[in-house]
Amino acid sequence: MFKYYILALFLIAIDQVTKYIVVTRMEIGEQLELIPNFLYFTSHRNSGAAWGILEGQMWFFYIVTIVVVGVVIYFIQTNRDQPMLQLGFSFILGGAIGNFIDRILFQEVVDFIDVYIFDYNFPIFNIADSALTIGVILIIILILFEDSKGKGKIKN
Ligand SMILES: CCC[C@@H]1OC(=O)[C@@H](C)C[C@H](C)CCCCC(=O)CCC[C@@H](CC)/C=C/C=C(\COC)CC[C@@H](O)[C@@H](O)C[C@H](O)CNC1=O
Repeated sequence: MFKYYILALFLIAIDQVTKYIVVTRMEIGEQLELIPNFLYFTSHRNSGAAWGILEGQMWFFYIVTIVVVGVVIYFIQTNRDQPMLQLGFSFILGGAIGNFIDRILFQEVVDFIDVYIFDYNFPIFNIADSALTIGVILIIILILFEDSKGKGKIKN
């Protein structure tokens, strides 16, 4: 059971260490080419959510994040027989707290993973966003899979 919280802590640690390196080693706007035309590290700050929406609305982000953390902990506790589902929720937990720490400390989020998919420059994101997105996608797949099996064992 606690391994899901330890996983979330591990994700938070990786997220915060990578952000610390970006903040201390790179100027804002500085870019490191990792894979030409595909993957760069670009030091960026975002005071909003995905795509910079709701810029500066910190109280909204605090409230939503606290609600997300509460709901995720509840689901981790009530789905003990669904380890994959708990895994998805621990990814969301780690990601949400990772960005929450930035918002509390700096009122903005440190982003650095800059991906160009074909010629579309995807918004610059970070490890916390990746964990959140992986967690969301995993849970969606599990829910679809459960529904197709018709059992609907997910408790809520
Ligand atoms: C990933 C959730 C965003 C994350 O939400 C959080 O913190 C949560 C815990 C709290 C928010 C206040 C509430 C969620 C708003 C939902 C949302 O926004 C729709 C999301 C769709 C998503 C599919 C799930 C697409 C993907 C996007 C991106 C991530 O691609 C990997 C681009 C990220 C860049 O714009 C980067 O600048 C963002 C910056 O780092 C701050 N991050 C956040 O606000």
